[in-house]
Amino acid sequence: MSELRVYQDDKPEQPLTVTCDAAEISQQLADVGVRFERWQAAQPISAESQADEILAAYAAEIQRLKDEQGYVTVDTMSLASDHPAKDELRQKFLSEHTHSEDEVRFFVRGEGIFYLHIADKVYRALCCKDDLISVPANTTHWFDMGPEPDFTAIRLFNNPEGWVANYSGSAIADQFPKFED
Ligand SMILES: CSCCC(=O)/C(O)=C/O
Ligand SMILES: [Fe+2]
Ligand code: NI
Repeated sequence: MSELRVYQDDKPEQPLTVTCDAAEISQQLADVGVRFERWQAAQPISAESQADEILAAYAAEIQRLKDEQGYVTVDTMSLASDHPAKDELRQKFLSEHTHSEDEVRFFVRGEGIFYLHIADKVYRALCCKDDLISVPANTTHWFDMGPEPDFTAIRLFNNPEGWVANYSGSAIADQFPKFED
């Protein structure tokens, strides 16, 4: 189930607010410029569905975002707990960074936690199946897929080169509760 916890960025031990209500999550994130939506597939897909089937099932929503925001490339990213580099991949996202473009991710299956460091708050957004999140360009954030990742996400990009991260060098991500905490 989707969940949003909001923290003072220097008090990681105690959230200021917690909600699992999708409409409330959407509003709280919209208030800080982050898009959060729940999508429904136009046709059934399974855990075995391949990228083309997945992209076809969500073609209408993908096209809407492309038309609205000008995203030029879309792909899918899947990770399972038997991936030999799962620990390295987890760490790659687990340090505060920014991107020069929006970070747009839709969870086809599985879940992951986005930590958005905006002003003096950290918004810990647990995204699960059917959640779409769009983090504006240059927003400091990090992402935790957990120790046993098992997700498939659709990714939309402005930058044809795909994923490029600018690490802030901050250790803030080490202070906050991890996926398994
Ligand atoms: C769910 S896709 C992997 C996360 C990602 O692309 C990113 O930049 C996290 O900050
Ligand atoms: Fe990122
Ligand atoms: Ni801060």
